[in-house]
Amino acid sequence: MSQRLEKLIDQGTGRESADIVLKNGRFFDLVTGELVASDIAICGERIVGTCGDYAGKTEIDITGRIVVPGFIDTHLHIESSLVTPHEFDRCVLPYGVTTAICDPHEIANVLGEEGIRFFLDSAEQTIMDIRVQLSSCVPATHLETAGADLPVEKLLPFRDHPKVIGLAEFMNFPGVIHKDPGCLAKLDAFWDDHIDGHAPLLRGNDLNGYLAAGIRTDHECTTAEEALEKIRKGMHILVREGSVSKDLAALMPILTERLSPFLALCTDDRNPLDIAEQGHLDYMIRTAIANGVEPIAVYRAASISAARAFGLRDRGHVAPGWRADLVVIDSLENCKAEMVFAAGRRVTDAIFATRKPVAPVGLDSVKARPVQAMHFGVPVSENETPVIGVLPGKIITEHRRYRLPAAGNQTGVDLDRDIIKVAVIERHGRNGNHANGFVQGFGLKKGAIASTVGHDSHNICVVGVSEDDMALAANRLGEIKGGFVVVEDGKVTGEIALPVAGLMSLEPYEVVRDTLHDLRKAAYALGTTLEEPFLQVAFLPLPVIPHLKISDKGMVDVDRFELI
Ligand SMILES: Nc1ncnc2[nH]cnc12
Ligand SMILES: [Mn+2]
Repeated sequence: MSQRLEKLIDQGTGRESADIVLKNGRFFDLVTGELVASDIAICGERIVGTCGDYAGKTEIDITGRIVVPGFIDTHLHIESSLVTPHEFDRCVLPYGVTTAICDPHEIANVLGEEGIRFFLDSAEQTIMDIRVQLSSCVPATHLETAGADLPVEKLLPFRDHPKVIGLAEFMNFPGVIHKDPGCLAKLDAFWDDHIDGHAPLLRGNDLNGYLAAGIRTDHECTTAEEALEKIRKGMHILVREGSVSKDLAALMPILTERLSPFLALCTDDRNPLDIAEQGHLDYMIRTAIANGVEPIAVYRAASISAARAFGLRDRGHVAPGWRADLVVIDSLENCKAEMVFAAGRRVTDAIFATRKPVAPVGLDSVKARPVQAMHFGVPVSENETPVIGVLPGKIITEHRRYRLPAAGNQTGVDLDRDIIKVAVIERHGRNGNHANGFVQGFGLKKGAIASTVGHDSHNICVVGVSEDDMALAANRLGEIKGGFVVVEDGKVTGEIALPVAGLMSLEPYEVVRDTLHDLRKAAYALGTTLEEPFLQVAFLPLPVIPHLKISDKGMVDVDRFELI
């Protein structure tokens, strides 16, 4: 042990050449806000020298470049990248994201503990430091059928794993406020651990009650005013920019130097196409600065503030003794990662080859029986029909009500008002539930889009104009063992297979990215006006996001937290 320390001290004092020295650059000091011209000496996993001249066994000239601490994605579901943790590592680390704190509740809702184990085994191999939080709400609520059930006794065996950071987003906020026994058992068992929150639109005394239970963060703020109330009440706000949930613009007013110690960045759900087209946390940083946010505020949120919020005491500064997670960028404003160091190792293609593979799981997770067009029928009703109102770039949906036209003895779609059908079909082989409803805002003029990604229970979710196309799309998902399918006029015009639990591909991220690009084109050909139609389909079944959703049990009034 002392040998390791002696080496660090000898390289830090300059008595011995450092393993690596970044020469002729500047680093961004997140304490003072200065750009400091300095060599940066690295020994093993640590920074050992700054603000001085150093010799190195390996010297890398970074003239004109700036060094910032590695970025930390404080809340994400790796499954939403549609690739495995190993491929996520290879896809995202080069953007400077050296730490990711994930909640594996997507795969856990399908496979239970087996899914969590797969993520922990993967996290032990990835170059990026992937931390895994224990999924607190599987199933998310009693209003849906998941593929698994994770009461507290199934979580406790994982708690002391070195890659685990407490409980993941406590989404069942009604269950907390109304003291659901299962919720209280988890909150009590993890009393001394970190507990992540998920409290969209929760305000006032209900929010106080939720916080009194020991929950510390939120990533569901969609307005600056909501975020300010939560910061005032001691929450750490994780500003989110995902493939559907895009809250950065609304929350920019709170991204200030003063509030930056209580802020972090996250993506929640971001797919490889958006990562390729825009970037990852680097995209959030450059967008924030381009819109007037001070660099020190957003770089703190991306690193030191995030590290402190999650108890990662070894990282977040460019300073001696801190973890050598470093991003060499072209400028603070452009934030283009030109070199990345993860725990002192330079990130190159070769480094990913040093990881051991982890066998995929859940390769036969779609157990739904084939359906027919008639299964999507909705009887005529004299009353107004509840219609889910989809909002572009949001997973919050409105609870709308319309009188819909009759088609024979059935309630029909109404393309003039952009109202089409939606259905959720249970796919875990537990009860064969099939619920039908209506949704407005997809812009579809024909065809159907189906998905086995259906947050968070991941039943089949399908939207469509034609019941025949909806049936074809849903059945095709069973044939490809899960994924997304687009159907137009009786033909499959686009699909991506996600055979790992019906959520992730076995292909490299480049293949998934390119397939998604073609898939989006097939969806646009149906007339959709949404930028990211697949994830917007995937969020329709999530009954912990206001206001109206649909599960395999039926339409869910989220505000009243009941089936209607
Ligand atoms: N995948 C997810 N699960 C639960 N809540 C979310 N909010 C945004 N994405 C989510
Ligand atoms: Mn959430």
